[in-house]
Amino acid sequence: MSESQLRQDLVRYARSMYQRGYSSGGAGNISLKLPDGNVLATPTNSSFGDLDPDTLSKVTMTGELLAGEKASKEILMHLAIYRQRPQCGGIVHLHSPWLTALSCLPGLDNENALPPITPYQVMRVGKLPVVRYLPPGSPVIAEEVEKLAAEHNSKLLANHGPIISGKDIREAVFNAEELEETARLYFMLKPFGMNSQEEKRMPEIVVYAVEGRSAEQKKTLMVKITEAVVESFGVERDRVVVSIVETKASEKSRGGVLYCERGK
Ligand SMILES: O=C(O)[C@@H](O)C(=O)COP(=O)(O)O
Repeated sequence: MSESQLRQDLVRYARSMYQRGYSSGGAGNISLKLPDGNVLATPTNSSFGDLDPDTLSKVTMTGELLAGEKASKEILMHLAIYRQRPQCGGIVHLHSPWLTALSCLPGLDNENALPPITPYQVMRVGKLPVVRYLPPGSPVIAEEVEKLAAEHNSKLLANHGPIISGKDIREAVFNAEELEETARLYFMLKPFGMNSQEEKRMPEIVVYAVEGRSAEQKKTLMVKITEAVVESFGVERDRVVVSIVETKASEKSRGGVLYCERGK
């Protein structure tokens, strides 16, 4: 894709996010990797709603301004991520309402601020580690983000907002949207509790059997299966589900012969 098309793309995605409330005023910044190896970024104090493709900041990988207006004060944080994630072609930092609210909550799990709620979140976002609070634009934020970037696609800056990348600008925007929607779901569900994907991944064993075993026999089987799963998979006993599904001998067959007729 040409530089001119990429400039248009950045402006279009930024406007779309602005119109849907992902960014307000001069909050947030976006960047993308250009085919010549340099980086195109939103200028500092610009609004996602009215960017001009011709005045976007073009900087080298060391942050030197090549063209356009002065780059975002967070440009070092973007460059740190590009360094650590060579596969990454686009980055979005937002002050979107749900994620910013999340970033201000006390007692966050610093290794992962959001439980795995939906499979799409797990697929697009992965874990969301928290970066301790530092003033916006601080070069130390860039250093802290850089430590996490190789392993994590998304990061949550405490009392500030998310930063997330993708293989290109389109994917970075999609990932940012998924993350914001997940935070919204999190706050919606929090009062009720939620089944996390971790729990769903726990093993469930289903035993199909012909009717006729006593309750005691079935209980013994379930206990033994649970023990085997705990031992083999190393999971907590409480998370192993075993179900016995019984069928009448007149409703089950093998080789076309009903169980109730076998042995006659
Ligand atoms: O919180 C901040 O000031 C920055 O993180 C931000 O979102 C906007 O900064 P600029 O990109 O320099 O406008």
